[in-house]
Amino acid sequence: MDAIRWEGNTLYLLDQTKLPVTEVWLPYTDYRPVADAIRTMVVRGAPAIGVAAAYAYCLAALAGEGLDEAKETLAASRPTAVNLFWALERMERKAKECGGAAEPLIAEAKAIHAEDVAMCRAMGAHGAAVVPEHARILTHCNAGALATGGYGTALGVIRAAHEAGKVNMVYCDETRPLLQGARLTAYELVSDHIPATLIADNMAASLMAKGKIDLAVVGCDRMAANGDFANKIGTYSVAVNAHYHGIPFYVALPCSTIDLSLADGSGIPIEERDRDEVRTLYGTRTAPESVEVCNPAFDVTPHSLVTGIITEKGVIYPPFQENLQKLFG
Ligand SMILES: CSC[C@H]1O[C@H](OP(=O)(O)O)[C@H](O)[C@@H]1O
Repeated sequence: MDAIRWEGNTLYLLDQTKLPVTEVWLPYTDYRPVADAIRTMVVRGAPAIGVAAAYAYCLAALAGEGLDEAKETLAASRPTAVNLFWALERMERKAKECGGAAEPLIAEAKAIHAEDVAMCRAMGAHGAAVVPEHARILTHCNAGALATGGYGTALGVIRAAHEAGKVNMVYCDETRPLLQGARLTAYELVSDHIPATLIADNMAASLMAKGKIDLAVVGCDRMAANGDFANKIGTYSVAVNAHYHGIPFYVALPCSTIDLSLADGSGIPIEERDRDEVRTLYGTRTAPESVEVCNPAFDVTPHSLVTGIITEKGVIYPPFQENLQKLFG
């Protein structure tokens, strides 16, 4: 399963706002609508928006347009996932090296894409080792093939554990307000014949209290140097409830999601999204039009609630500040 393709100097994005009902691939030959696609979550997920932005940068080069302006436009699409900025800075370095020539830039974007899939598979292998036999796993939002270049981070761990015969059940939070869990994670798990049970977000704690959950694993949009991390809103609740119930809580991410420039999670920019994402559900109004709304797309989980950090280089345990730094030599 994938969400991003590059064919014939055209970027194709699977429109994730239409899943799971219809699979619609949208073509892009201009970088500007790709920025809109990131903003409107046609493509979403930290690594996936980095890969999409890298290809969009190539579209600007192919059109002979200003690469600085392209980078600025793409970087302004969403503020939290550091992979977006990491990918654009890597493309800018390549552009300086090759004088902005399209072909080397396309090769670089393809390398970013392929490396992301490889990192997800490595993460999956490392993560599967911490999953117990007959595991009943809770996950939140979508950190799967649709959120990455392919295979997934948290879902990559689940895929690898399933391949090792270790998965009894995956409980996926529907993940309000945009239902990435219901629409995307359940779609991925059902497509891969991995046992899945969809739950409303507010059911997770009672499942833990009943002893139904053995481990939780989630994705990440940005991690600070001390291991505090931002992920989809509701992740903090999962972490607090897992901690209370003594359930191992893991976060899976590529090293490109770690932002060592931030000492702790207080510096992570949290995207505030449109209020109607909470007041409506697929175009149907579910709350008074005039009611005030708070709609942060992410929350920050303190490293003190994290059991381990699953990366493509291995599983990192506390002390996170010291052990994360070692990942970067
Ligand atoms: C593999 S990172 C996926 C990460 O991104 C999601 O956010 P969004 O759907 O708003 O892009 C969510 O936080 C996932 O954990």
